[in-house]
Amino acid sequence: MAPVQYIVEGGHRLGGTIEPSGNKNAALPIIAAALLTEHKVTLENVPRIRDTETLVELIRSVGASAEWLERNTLEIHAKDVRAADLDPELCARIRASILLAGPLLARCGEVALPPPGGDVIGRRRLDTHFLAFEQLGATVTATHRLEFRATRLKGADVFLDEPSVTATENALIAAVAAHGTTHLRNAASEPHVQDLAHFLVALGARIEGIGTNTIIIHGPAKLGGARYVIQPDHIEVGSLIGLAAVTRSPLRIARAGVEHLRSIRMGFERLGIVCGVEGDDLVVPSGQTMKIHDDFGGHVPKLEDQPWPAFPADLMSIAIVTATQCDGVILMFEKMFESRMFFVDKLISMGARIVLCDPHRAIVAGPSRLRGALMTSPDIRAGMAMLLAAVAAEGTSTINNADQIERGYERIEERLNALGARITRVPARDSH
Ligand SMILES: CC(=O)N[C@H]1[C@@H](OP(=O)(O)OP(=O)(O)OC[C@H]2O[C@@H](n3ccc(=O)[nH]c3=O)[C@H](O)[C@@H]2O)O[C@H](CO)[C@@H](O)[C@@H]1O
Ligand SMILES: C=C(OP(=O)(O)O)C(=O)O
Repeated sequence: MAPVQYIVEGGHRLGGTIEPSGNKNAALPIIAAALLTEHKVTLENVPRIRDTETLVELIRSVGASAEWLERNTLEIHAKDVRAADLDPELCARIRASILLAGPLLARCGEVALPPPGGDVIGRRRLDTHFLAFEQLGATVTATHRLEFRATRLKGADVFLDEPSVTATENALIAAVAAHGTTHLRNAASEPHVQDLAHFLVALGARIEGIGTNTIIIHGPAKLGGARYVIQPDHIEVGSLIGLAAVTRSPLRIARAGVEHLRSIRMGFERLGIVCGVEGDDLVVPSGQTMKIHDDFGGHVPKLEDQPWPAFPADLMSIAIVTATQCDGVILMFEKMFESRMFFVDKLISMGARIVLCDPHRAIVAGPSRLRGALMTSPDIRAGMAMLLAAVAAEGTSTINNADQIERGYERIEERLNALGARITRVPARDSH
């Protein structure tokens, strides 16, 4: 894909209604899990983004047929699959290539995967994946390739060493095919993990404890086909709340999946941004106080990320840019990734008042006026945070490496322009 640049004319108020795409991090494990069944699967509301397109290419390369019936409807038929050599370049493009391990191990008894890619936001360990596969009866060899082998996967009582999202997903997929009952303890429970579990149930799997940190899977399941709708992307909804706030604009986020927004709304409420709920729509009114809530006694408050159901790591960059426009001081504490906060130097050069204390903590004092700047997107969420800053800033900004943003957000410039933003998408002219 050719590199892309966004030229953003900032300072315009937005307004209107926008609908979030399907959840990227649900679509990816669900596309991978479609390899578990020999029957046809139709997925609706699949975000048509670089990550899903890459995974579709990968599943085709192992013998599955995958056709886009409509822009966001994908039909997958994995009648025959083979654990053929997977393209290292494609695997390195996305973190989710590791999610092929579970289904291919279950279907073929072995798989060798080149290392996965994904956002460069700090060390991304795979140990929890290995731990789970080994306890389910597989042997794992990790050299320049990751090799998994199992003549017969067997149910087990597995305690994950941390609630890793993709490790939980891989283990869940493998456990559906394993003989006997699996208890997955200390499991991740993010909305995308729940969505994957519901998809597996739609195929015929027997799973209890969906949405909790102990998932019980009774295998092996006789799987059929299914038609399944991917849930809305709560991270995109959070990004849109941030967009409304920094541009002081009223936005209605239609079909927002409000049941999964509690911790996200609570995080923004700490920044003085209160959303209303109307049916399944989330309404962000203009005229927010944007006043950071001090802790009791006037102490400096903190917003930190944690595994679900707490405030998600993937919204930390968005929360930081939002806080620059709020009145007060807050400590932003990113606990999961050690490189996700480095992008704040760009916000600082735009006029934000931020002290990066260490790789995990930044103090934001607001509000500050942002000026347009030249930026480069290091990862999906920092890129989206830069886009929010650019839309809110006075003057024109250029965001290089905007294809990173498009890994996670579908047609974002077109959809934000429909709300009144002025973003021009052009082929990249330089790489600064
Ligand atoms: C394709 C996909 O779904 N990617 C998501 C998935 O990545 P991914 O599954 O790779 O992330 P993990 O859940 O494995 O862990 C993320 C990081 O957090 C650390 N960690 C995790 C749990 C914990 O209790 N303590 C802790 O420190 C891990 O060591 C790791 O460094 O989950 C991440 C965490 O929500 C998200 O940022 C990614 O967008
Ligand atoms: C980190 C992310 O994605 P990935 O795990 O695919 O790199 C993200 O969605 O913010």
